[in-house]
Amino acid sequence: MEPIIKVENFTFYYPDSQVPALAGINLTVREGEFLGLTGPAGAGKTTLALALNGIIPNFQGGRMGGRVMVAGLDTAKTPCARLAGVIGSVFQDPEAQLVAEVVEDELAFGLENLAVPREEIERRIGGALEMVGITSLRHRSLRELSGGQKQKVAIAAAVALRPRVLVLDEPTSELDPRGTVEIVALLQRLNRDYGITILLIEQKISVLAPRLPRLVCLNKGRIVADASPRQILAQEKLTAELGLEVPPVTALFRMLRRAGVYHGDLPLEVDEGRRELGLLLGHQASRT
Ligand SMILES: Nc1ncnc2c1ncn2[C@@H]1O[C@H](COP(=O)(O)OP(=O)(O)OP(=O)(O)O)[C@@H](O)[C@H]1O
Repeated sequence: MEPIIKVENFTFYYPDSQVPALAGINLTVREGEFLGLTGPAGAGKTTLALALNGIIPNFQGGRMGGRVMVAGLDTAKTPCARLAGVIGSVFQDPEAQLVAEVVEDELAFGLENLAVPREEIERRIGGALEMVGITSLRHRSLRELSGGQKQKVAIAAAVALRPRVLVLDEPTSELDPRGTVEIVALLQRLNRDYGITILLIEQKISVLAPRLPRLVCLNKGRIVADASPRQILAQEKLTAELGLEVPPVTALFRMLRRAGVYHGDLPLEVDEGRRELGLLLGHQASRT
């Protein structure tokens, strides 16, 4: 089956820049995947998100090479309105992307822009609110909502357009740890229950790492790793170079490994670490 995202040798220079923001990017994503994209500030994560939804190069000058295909559409040659029905985007700051006063109007906005008939709009609003689990917020004013609730409204507005892919650019950066876990769980549900392909850009990978099968790392405009979080977090040099957040339990087991007392897979979560530690102590006790 044709991959849902296929980035081929993509290079992009912002106007007047001599240094490419992205260089020689090759990335293939199958429909239904949930992958993380991480890397330090300035690595090119947002630029890649903008290339996927066609804002680059359609609304942002600059020079590009290679191509970006989403659901068989070349994003540089496809009108953004057509792409909006295929790929949805959610950004860091919910305030900056919400335009309406009331939740249901926010969801209606994108649908009206795509000239969806009124009855269908009603159905889609109800459906999207239910998918995201915020039906009770339908008539609420956006101003009264918490940051996490606003971000859910932004996700529901994207989902209402029935995209096959959702790209989220650091959607939890303004949220506390509880809000972060909630949003990640919601995205997992949208992926699992509705088959939406998710590309989640995130610097806080401690929360994400145990929940993601695949993590792509960008640095200075290039992909420097594409593997499972466990494989990536095992590479001490790479994580140091990228300044990646290593979960404390993983850091502890790295130390045990360096000391030669642990040889198994690195745990990414506390429960996993506790289990491994139990096994390790049992093993040590049986030897003494
Ligand atoms: N509008 C712009 N004009 C010129 N250069 C830009 C523009 N936006 C980003 N850049 C540059 O492109 C490179 C990649 O930036 P980008 O925002 O994609 O990185 P990022 O990984 O998303 O970083 P952050 O985590 O800080 O959002 C950086 O060197 C940045 O300075």
